Amino acid sequence: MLDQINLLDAKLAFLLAISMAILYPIAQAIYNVYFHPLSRFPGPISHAISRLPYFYCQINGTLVFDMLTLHQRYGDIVRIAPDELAFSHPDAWKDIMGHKNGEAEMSKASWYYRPIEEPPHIVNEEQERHRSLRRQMAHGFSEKSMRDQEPIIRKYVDLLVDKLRQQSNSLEGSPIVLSDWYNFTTFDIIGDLAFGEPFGCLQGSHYDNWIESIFDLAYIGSILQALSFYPWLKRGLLALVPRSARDAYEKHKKLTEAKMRRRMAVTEERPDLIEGLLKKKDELNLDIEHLVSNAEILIIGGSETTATLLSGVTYLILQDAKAYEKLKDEVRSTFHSREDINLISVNSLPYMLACLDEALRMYPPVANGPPRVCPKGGARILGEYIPENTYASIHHWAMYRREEYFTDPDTYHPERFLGDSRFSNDQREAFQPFHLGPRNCLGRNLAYSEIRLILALIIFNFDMTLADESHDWIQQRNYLTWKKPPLKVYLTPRNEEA
Ligand code: HEM
Repeated sequence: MLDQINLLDAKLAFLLAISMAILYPIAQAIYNVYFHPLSRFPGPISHAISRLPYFYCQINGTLVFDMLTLHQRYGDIVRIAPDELAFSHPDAWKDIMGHKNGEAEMSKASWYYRPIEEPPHIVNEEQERHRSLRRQMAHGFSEKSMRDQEPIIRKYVDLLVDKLRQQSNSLEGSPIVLSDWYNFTTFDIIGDLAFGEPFGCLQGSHYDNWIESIFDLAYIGSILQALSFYPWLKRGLLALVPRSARDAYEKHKKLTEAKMRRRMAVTEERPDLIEGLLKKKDELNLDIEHLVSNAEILIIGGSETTATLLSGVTYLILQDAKAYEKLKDEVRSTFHSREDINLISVNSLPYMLACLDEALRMYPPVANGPPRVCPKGGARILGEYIPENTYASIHHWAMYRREEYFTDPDTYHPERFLGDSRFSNDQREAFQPFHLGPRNCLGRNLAYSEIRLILALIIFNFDMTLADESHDWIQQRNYLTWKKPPLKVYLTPRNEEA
């Protein structure tokens, strides 16, 4: 008898568990679609029900494009996940990221910025600590510091030009993978500015292991972000990471720490990007792990972005014969020798700046929408009250391709940044590739100067033609960063004093 009751109890418990497993998600879905505080906002039902469609797009590499389709269909505000709204309007930048004049700043979403437990850095630190880190780091990004850094930067750009001259002579009619060379250069520059030593990419004409491991991070990072919403699954999967991968990770960490210790052993003042933090490391309570994580984020944020834009602008101008002719003309009539070209003199190239800005619009290195969190009490965005804890994002690529804000958005027109009347209806405030507000890009000026220097020297030294196999180069997927195929270009060295 007792056995029968126990069996009945077990059956009932099993049935209850099964019913709960089926009913709970259904109830949750009904709540999300009809009763959730965000239910009044438009968007696809599948995205209102669950986070999964968002991550499907992200892991598929199409999120940035899907966002445009969603905004075209549903308008400036779209519910892209049960707890996230995407905004696509010029005013949203200030509302979400601007200085708040005493009101609470919107914090950064931890599922996106800190998908695993690692020592935080300037990009993902919480507000108070971020402010002190930024104040300290800002010294290294000042005009004066950049002038002092010029010899460091210049050394690598000259090496790039020399290496490309050698390569173009030795390859005899084969194209060069210019995207790799841009990466080698920006990694070596930022390696020197963040850790006090280059990665040796240019010298060795190849990627360093350390850098290769960073490339894999973007894809793994997007998976870890998805898993943040399913912590039990994340724990389970992380436990399954093979021993060899863990060992490789530990080795990478040790190498990086050794790099930082070498930099810390330099006693004389060095005009680089980490000096400011080293000076105040005790006051700011920065141990070696925190110093390393800040240096690493400088490498990630300061190299891949810049190299991406360099490849993007090279591709776009080589696809547009008129733009390429104009740019060549500007550079070659302004400068008469390689030595004339420096971080200051490249500021006198308005057409080049317009080419860069238009490349940033069409192919922004940060193309997605890093989410912020609405503070306690909620926030007002585009005149709407948005409840606290809602994630709010602005997707760059999608915003820059909207006809509402940019005339003929899918075509490369540097003239739109030069006051051409055809583009007088453009809404330039929509364009914020470096973000705005207290957490905008610290490296904006460095990025512009470095890119202009490299591009001016390349255009001055070489004639370029895009290889046939790179004609569709820009058709890429995006996994937090663009998955760039090799950009192949034929280079013909010019007589320097021509
Ligand atoms: C074309 C090149 C670049 C683009 C498009 C770019 C874009 C951005 C964006 C959008 C952010 C905000 C990130 C967020 O809030 O999630 C950012 C932050 C940052 N960027 Fe850049 N960046 C570029 C180059 C650089 C360079 C060369 C450096 C130098 C190392 C750099 C250093 C930083 C730093 C330190 C931050 C964090 C600032 C803070 O949180 O206070 N960036 N960048």
